[in-house]
Amino acid sequence: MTTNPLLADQNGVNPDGTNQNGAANGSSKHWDIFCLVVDNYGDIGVTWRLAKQLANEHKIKVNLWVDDLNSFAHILPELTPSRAKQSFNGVTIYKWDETNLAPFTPGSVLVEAFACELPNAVKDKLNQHKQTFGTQPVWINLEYLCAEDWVEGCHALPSMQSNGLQKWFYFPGFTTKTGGLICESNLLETCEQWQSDASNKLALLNEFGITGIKANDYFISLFSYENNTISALLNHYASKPEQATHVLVPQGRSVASVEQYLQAECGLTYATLTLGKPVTIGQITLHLLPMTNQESYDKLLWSCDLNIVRGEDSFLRAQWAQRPFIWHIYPQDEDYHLVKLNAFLAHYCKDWPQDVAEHYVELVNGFNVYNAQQVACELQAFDDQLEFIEQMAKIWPQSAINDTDLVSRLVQFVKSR
Ligand SMILES: Cc1cn([C@H]2C[C@H](O)[C@@H](COP(=O)(O)OP(=O)(O)O[C@H]3O[C@@H](C)[C@H](O)[C@@H](O)[C@H]3O)O2)c(=O)[nH]c1=O
Repeated sequence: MTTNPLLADQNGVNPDGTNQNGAANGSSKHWDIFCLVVDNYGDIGVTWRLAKQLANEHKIKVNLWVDDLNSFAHILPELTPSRAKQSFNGVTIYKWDETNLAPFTPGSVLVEAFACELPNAVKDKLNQHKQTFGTQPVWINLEYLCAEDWVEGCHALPSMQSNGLQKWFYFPGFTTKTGGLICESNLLETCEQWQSDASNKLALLNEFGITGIKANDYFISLFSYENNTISALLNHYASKPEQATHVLVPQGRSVASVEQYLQAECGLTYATLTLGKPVTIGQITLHLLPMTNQESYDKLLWSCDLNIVRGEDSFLRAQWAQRPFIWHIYPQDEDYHLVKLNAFLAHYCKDWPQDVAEHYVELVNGFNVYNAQQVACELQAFDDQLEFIEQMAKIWPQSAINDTDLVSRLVQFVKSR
């Protein structure tokens, strides 16, 4: 990568954290990001967004090392899981396994996503580099997103490793004292433009093979984990007079819960949701969708009136869609996820009238503690307060981002080390 001197700051530091000589002190200027897929798509989803934004907006050469390319291919269908090295969106993607680490050389930054343990071969090269040149890449442990208060106290703390190398904790978050939230620079405007013209939504649905619908029908995307309250949700919209609702279900873990509903409603012992074969029950039509890349998934969120999301990345993208959403948070031991859920809701609803906030909090909690009765009851209140909740969803992103997004903060953080 050639360095554009116009991109260097007053101290001669480039956006990738190196100085204008680039490869000084034996360092190459690139960034490495290591991602271990624990399960599902969130770990790779977040790191893929991070890598793309670093490459596209900050012109940084990024190597993304991923252990499970099969999972990655679900959200990047163009990827060939058997290939050891390939490039998309300006990012070089490496299959991370012990036999394929030879191309690794220390760059200016190394991001270890979600405390994934770096392989010994990589640590050895970091050590050698330190001994030879006296420097090391800025080594970042990127943590999971969390809205709890303690995050501010832990963000940006150094951690000296036993081998003498320094690592930094980087915590994403919703306040200025945290690492911020991943959000591309023109994302909110692009979303608003998309939403201002209903033909965009119809064209997207057409691409999914969904035709013959009215733009002013109600649209729900459903991308959760298995959840028995989905029946209550579907029942609610199926029996809503004068409103046709389309429920768009990407292939995955929600489907089993939708099929349970179908079986109960249709009185069948076996009922499936199949691609290209929508099922209508009362006022709702259920559509199964294939998984797409992240850009199309974002557009799906922008197109819907209500988004049911999960994990970390779809949760954040639903916020950037500026539409109401219900978050099915990733379940954790001892129900710790409920603490995290309510820490977020406290931020999200902080400027809402108390009664509206209470009902919304009850709705989302009901969905997460699998209380179907609570969900059914709170959806009535949700409908009554929908206009207000929609307005708040539009205002929220600016307040969530605070001064700037995660990638811009991270680049600044690296410069200051
Ligand atoms: C439905 C759909 C999703 N996606 C993407 C959006 C997201 O990047 C990704 C889904 O990731 P998430 O929403 O984060 O949920 P998730 O449940 O898939 O992932 C995670 O949740 C974390 C909290 C856990 O700690 C992780 O271990 C991980 O499992 O899939 C597409 O690209 N195309 C699609 O069609």
